[in-house]
Amino acid sequence: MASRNQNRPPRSPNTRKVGTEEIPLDKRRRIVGARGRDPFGVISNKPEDVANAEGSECSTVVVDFTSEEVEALLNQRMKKGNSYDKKEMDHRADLVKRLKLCVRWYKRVEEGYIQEKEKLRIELQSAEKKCIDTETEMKNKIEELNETITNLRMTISSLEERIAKEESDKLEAIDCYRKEKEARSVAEKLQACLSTELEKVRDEKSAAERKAISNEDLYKRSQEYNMSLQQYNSRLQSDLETTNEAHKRLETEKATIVENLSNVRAHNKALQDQLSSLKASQDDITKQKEMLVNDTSCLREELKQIRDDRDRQLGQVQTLAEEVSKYKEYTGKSVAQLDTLTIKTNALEETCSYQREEILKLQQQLIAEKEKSKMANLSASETRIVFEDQQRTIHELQERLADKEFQVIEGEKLRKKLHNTILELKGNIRVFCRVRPLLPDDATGMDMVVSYPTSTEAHGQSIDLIQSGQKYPFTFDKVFNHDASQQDVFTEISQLVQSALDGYKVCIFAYGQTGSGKTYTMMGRPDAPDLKGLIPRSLEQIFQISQSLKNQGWKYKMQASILEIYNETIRDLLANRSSGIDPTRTENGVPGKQYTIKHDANGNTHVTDLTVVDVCSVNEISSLLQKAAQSRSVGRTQMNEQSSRSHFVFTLRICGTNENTEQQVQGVLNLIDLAGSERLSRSGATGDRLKETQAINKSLSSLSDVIFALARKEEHVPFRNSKLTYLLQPCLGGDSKTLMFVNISPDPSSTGESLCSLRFAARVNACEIGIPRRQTSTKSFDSSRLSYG
Ligand SMILES: Nc1ncnc2c1ncn2[C@@H]1O[C@H](COP(=O)(O)OP(=O)(O)OP(=O)(O)O)[C@@H](O)[C@H]1O
Repeated sequence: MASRNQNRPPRSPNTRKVGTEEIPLDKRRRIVGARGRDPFGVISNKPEDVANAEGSECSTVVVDFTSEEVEALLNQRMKKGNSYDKKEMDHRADLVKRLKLCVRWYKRVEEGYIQEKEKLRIELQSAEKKCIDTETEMKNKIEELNETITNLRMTISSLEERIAKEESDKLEAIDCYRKEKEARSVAEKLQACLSTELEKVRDEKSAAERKAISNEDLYKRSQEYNMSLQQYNSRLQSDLETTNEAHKRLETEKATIVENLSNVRAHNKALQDQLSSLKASQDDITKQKEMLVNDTSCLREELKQIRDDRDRQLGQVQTLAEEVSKYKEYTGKSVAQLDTLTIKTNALEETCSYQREEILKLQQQLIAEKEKSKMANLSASETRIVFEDQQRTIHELQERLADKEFQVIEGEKLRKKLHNTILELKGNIRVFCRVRPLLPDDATGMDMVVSYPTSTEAHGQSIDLIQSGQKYPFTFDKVFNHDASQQDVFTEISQLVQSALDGYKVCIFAYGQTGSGKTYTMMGRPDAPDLKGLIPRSLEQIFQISQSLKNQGWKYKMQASILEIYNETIRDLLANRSSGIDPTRTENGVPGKQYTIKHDANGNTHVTDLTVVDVCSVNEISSLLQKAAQSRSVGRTQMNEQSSRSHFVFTLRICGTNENTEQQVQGVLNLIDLAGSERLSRSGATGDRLKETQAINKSLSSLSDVIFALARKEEHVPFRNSKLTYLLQPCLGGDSKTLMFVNISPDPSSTGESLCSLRFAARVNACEIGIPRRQTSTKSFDSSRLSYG
C-alpha cells in the first residue's frame, strides 16, 4: 500500500535546514519511509550516488520538500540558463537528473495516492457495510433478546401464578390437616373419656354382679341356716315334748309312788327298810330330778338362747331379705343402668368405630395431603430453582442486553463517525450534474450537445458540452445522464439524509436553467411512485429511519416549514389563505406579516410569522407539500408569474433525543428548488420581468459566492446580499453538508444557458478543494458573469 507520506515530494538536503527555519510548519510535508535513509543523498553531485538513488528511491526514507523549494530549483535553472561552460553544463545535467527524479517520484506518489484513495474508499465501503451488517445483526439480536425476555417474563408470571396457586393449595391442605388433627384429638379425648366411663360402668357392673352373687350366696346360706335352725328348733320342741312327757310320766310315776308310799308306809315299816331304800332311791330320783330340772332349765335357757338366736337369725334373715330385695332392686336398677350403659356403650362403640373409620379416612387423607404437600414442596422447590435459574438467565440476558445496547450505541457512534468521515472524504460540498432526456418540444435535427467521456478515470464524473463546435469539459462528483432514474439519483444522496438525522445541517439545491428538470429532480411526480423526487423520498427515508431508531431509544420531533423567495420577498406557503389574500400584503391599513429572518446564538434560524408545522408521518408531509404547491400556483397567478421564478425552500428541523444515552441531536434538512437561471437577453425582460430576472441572478451568484467563501474559510462571507443565502447561513459551511444539483437540458437551442450553469456549478465544485478540478478552470471565472446578461 502506498504510504500517505508518498504524497510529499523529496527535499534537498542542502535546503533542508534552511527550509526548516523559513517554511512554516503547516506548509511543510514530511515523508517517513521504511528504511530511514535520506533519499536526497541521490541529489548530490556524485553520479554513482545518483545511480544508486535511482535504483533505491522506492525505498525513500526521510524526505522534507516543499513546493517553494521546487520552484526555487526551477528558478535556479532559469537564472543560470545563459552560461555554457562545462561545469555549468554538468551542473545543469545534474539538475536535470534531479528534476527527472523529482518528476518520477511525483508520478509514483500520484499513483500511490490514487491507489491509496481507492483502497481507502474500498475500506470505507467495507467498514460501512460492516457497520450496517453489525447494525442489522444488533437489531436482530435485540429483537431476539426482547422476544426471549418477553417469553421468560411470561413463563415467570405463569410460574409465579402456579407457585401462588400451589402455595394456597398447600395452605389449604395444612389448614385442613390442622382441623382434622384437632377433630381427631377431640374425638380421641372423647373416646378416652367414654372408655374410662365404660370401664367404670363395667367395674360397677361387675362389682354389682359380684355383690348380687354374694347376696344370693348369703341369702341361700341364710335360708339354709334358717332351715337348720328350724330343724333344730323342731328337734328341740320334740325333745321338750319328750322331756315333758317324761316329766308327766315321772309325775304319774311320783303319784303312783306316793300312793305306793302310803301303801308302802304301811308298808312303811315294812317298807321302812324299803323306805330307807326308797328314800335313797328317792334321793337318787330327786337328784335325778334336780339334774333333770337343771337339765330342763339348761335346756330352757338353751331353747331361749336358741329362740333368741332364732329371732336374731330371723331378724338377720329379714334384714338380709330386705338387703336381698334391696340388692335385687339395686340389681334391677343396675341391670337397667347396665342396659342403658350397654346401649350407650354400644352407641359409643358405634360412634367410636365410625370415628375410628373417620380417623382412618382422615389419616389416609392426611397421608395423601402430606404426600401432596411433599410433592407441592418438591415442585415448589423445583419451581423455585427454575425461577432462580430463570432469574439468573434474565439477569444474564439483561446484562447481555445492556452490553449489546452499549455495543449498539458505540456502533451507532462509530457508524455516525464513519458516515461523517465518508461524507467528509467525499466532500462537505459536492456537486452533481443531471442531464434530462430530450423532450418532444426540444429543438431537433441538430447534433448532440452533451457527451460523457468513457475513460476509466472520468467515468460517471465527467461531461463534455459542445457549443459552436467547441468542446467544454467539466468534472463533478457525479454526472447522471438522461437514463438515470429518480431512484439512482436518490441512492446517491440518501447518505446526506442520514446525516440530517445524525444532527448535521444539510442543504440540497437544484440549480439550472428553466425547464432543465430541477422540479422533476426535487419533487418529481408524487402521484407515480417510481417518479417521486428527492423531497418525498428523503422524507420517507427520514421517517423510516427515525422509526427504526426508536428501538435504540431515539425519539424525534420534526418541524416542517415551506417558503418561497420571490423577488427577495418571503412567501409562507403553509399560511392559511382562506380569503385568497397574500398575508404579506397590507389590508385596511393593518400591516401584513413581516417574515424577518433571525439567527439565534445556537445557530437556529427563525423566520417571524412563518408557519412551522409539527409533523409525525409522511402523509402529513405530503398534505403539506400539496398545500404548498397550491399556495405557489395561487401566488404565481396573483403575481402574474409565467413560470417558476422563485426559490422554493422546504425545511425540516429534526430534534432527536435518546433517553438511554441522554444524547441530543439537532439536524436540519433544507431541500431547495432554486429559481430557473435565465439570460436576460433570452428572457426578453423588460420592467418587472427584468427586475425579477435580475433578482434571481443576483441571489444565485450570491449563493455561489457564499459557498465559495465558506469553503475557502474566508473571513468576510456576504450572507446578507440575498435573502436566500441569509436564510441558509447557519446551514452552510463548517461541518454542514451541501449538495448542489446542476440540471442540464440537452436542448441544442439552450446550450448557452447549459454552459453557464455548468460554469456556475464548476465554480461551486471547485470550492471543495480550493483548486480547479481536471481541466475546469474557475480562476478566471467571475461571478459577475453569472448575470446571464
Ligand atoms: N430526468 C427527467 N426525465 C424525464 N423527464 C424530465 C426529466 N427532467 C425533467 N423532465 C421533464 O422536463 C420538463 C421540465 O422539467 P421541470 O419542470 O422539472 O424543470 P425546471 O427546471 O423545474 O423548470 P422551471 O425552472 O421552469 O421550474 C418537465 O415536463 C419534466 O417532466
